[in-house]
Amino acid sequence: MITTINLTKKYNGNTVLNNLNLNIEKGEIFCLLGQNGAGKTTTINLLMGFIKATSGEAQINGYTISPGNTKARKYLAYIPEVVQLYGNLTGIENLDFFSKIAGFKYSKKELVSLLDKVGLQQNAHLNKLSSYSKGMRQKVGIAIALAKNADIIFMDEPISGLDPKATVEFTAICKELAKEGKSIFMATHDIFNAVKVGTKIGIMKEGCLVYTTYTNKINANELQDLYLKTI
Ligand SMILES: Nc1ncnc2c1ncn2[C@@H]1O[C@H](COP(=O)(O)OP(=O)(O)OP(=O)(O)O)[C@@H](O)[C@H]1O
Repeated sequence: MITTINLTKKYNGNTVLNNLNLNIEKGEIFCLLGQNGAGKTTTINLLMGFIKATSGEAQINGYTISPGNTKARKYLAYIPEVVQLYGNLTGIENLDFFSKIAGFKYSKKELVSLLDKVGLQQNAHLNKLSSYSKGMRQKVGIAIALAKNADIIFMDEPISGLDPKATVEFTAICKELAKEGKSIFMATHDIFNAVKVGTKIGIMKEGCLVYTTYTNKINANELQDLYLKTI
């Protein structure tokens, strides 16, 4: 689905992403770990086509990802750490608005069913977004990604600031989406949740992907030890 070949980003001659070679398959949940400044957000920015690579390439479904390549962009969705939507619109109005911008028109029933699917409680659908918690905003963000029919959803620090119940709900939603064939790429600092939610883990250090493993081959304590030795 998504492939990178020697993907590299430099700022003023400073390499912040160094020859990234990565494959993410359909139904995979890839969790990228790494210290502050390791290059995780830069990787997401490149894979979303928000910024231009200095060298190398990233492809989704055979299309090169780059700023301005709308063919590649339609397969991609991005959920930032804090989902910024229109505070004076309701959850359902935001979903309707952003779906239309992406070229999709849904009936009220379909919009409700998308919000149900991501677990947004029905009594919140008609409340203004300004009253939503972080976890509720995130659910609307995921619903928008589904409405756009994106194949891969990128998330930057999706778990930070979520309470334990919201984290469990979020994990379940991600697993359900993966079962349906969506791919998820998340940058996270939460080693224990990465093992729970992810199918594959990567550890990044100073712009290099130094380690990848499948979560069925490692437990949380082993990953923590490995992480601390690696970074
Ligand atoms: N626009 C920019 N200009 C110059 N340097 C940048 C720019 N964007 C990022 N960097 C540098 O690239 C490096 C990687 O940053 P990045 O934000 O990708 O790290 P990160 O792993 O996401 O960190 P965090 O966990 O803190 O979010 C850092 O040294 C950062 O200062």
